[in-house]
Amino acid sequence: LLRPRHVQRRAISQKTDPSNDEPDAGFTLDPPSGTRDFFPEKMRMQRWLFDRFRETAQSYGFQEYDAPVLEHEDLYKRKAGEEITEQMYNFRDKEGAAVTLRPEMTPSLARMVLSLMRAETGAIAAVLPLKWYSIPQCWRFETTQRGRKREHYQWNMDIVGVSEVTAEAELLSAVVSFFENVGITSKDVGLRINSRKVLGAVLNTAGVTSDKFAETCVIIDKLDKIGADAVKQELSKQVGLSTEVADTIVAATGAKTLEEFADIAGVGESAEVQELRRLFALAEDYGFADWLQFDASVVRGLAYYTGVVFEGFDKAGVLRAVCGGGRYDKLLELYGSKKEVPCVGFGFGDCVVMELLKERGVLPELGPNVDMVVAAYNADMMGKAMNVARRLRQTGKSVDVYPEAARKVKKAFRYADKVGASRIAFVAPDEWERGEVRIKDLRCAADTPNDKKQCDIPLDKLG
Ligand SMILES: Nc1ccc(Br)nc1
Repeated sequence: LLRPRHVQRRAISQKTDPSNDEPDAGFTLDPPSGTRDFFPEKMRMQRWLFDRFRETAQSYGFQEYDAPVLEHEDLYKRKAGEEITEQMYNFRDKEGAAVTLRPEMTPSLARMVLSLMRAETGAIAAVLPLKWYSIPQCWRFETTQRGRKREHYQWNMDIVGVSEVTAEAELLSAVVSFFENVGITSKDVGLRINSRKVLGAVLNTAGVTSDKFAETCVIIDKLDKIGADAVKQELSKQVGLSTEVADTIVAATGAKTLEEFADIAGVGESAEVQELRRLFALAEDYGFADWLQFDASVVRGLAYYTGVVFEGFDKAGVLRAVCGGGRYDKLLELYGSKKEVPCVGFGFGDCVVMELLKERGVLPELGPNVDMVVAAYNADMMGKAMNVARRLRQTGKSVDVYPEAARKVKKAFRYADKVGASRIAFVAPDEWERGEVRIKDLRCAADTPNDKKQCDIPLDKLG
């Protein structure tokens, strides 16, 4: 009875129907709730996606880093009511340490950069500005009834040590380059841009003290999910804002242009507004401005953003945000830095972008492939066939040794087709006597004459 119902059913069927050869492992064969197995076909697609992430990051001069999937729970102790910190996969380890599966990568990055600063004074100056990327698996303990996933892989790109919006321009350009590399255009995806600094001016004007800023942004970020009235409720109840102030804030997020937003904020051509204008001007010169649009409602849900924030969205309006990011200039001070270290970054989940690419029909066909299958004509030739495989691998070829004596050549051909081989090498007594191996091309056109489809190659010419 301790076993899940579907395992119980299987156990019963096993007993009542001996012909049923389904495995009865006595436990579920599915991975833990909210997690995924990547069988080879899905792994090839995941590898293809990660290769596109890496290709883009490296084309921008970013260096890859990594950190433990297990992190100190304290790293995420933020009191701003973020979903991400309320859904941590946290626990006490066997030494009683408060740890968690990381819900995001940015705090680990901040911790690593700070460790460089601690290493020796001045060392960090030699490292900054740094441009790092990673594709970490991140976790959340989502309540199962929502049936949502508890893990995803999130491409992170961060620039540390650049206070100018040139950093934002670089990161936005990298997002655009990724999409262009996989066949997505600005007709499919747009990037909504805003600045929490401009929003901060609205909040200051409205009398919101800076200690309430992060919490206010986290609540405003829920607009799409819970609606204006619920947001105003939370602003009043949790942040203590008056109805008028809450109305002003929600109204400001509805501004259609930067000018309108600035007017509501009463900030006019302030430094914050000029900084955002400069970002749009850089994007124009850079050549990707057609991907961008100002959107006063974008604040993103992470407490630590302090400036420009952005998110990639599906213009068909079907999918939730594809990626998101922003500037977070105060995070390292929060972790103990003695001075401000400007940072900007984005996160890009593997699931939503896969749905987008599938929906837009731009995913590649990725079958298994190997350069050659080597087949032994009979059991006596198996050792020779393995030696041929070794010689071919030493020339850099990928080689799959057909595991049975290939008396039934058809079976060997079927196997070669299944594993996506380009050529098949038959190791048979007659050719072996002559010091040769018969190679057949499996990729040539059907009407290719036989003498072009195959040839006998001397052993010392293999490769
Ligand atoms: N932060 C986070 C972690 C895991 C998933 Br799935 N989604 C969001």
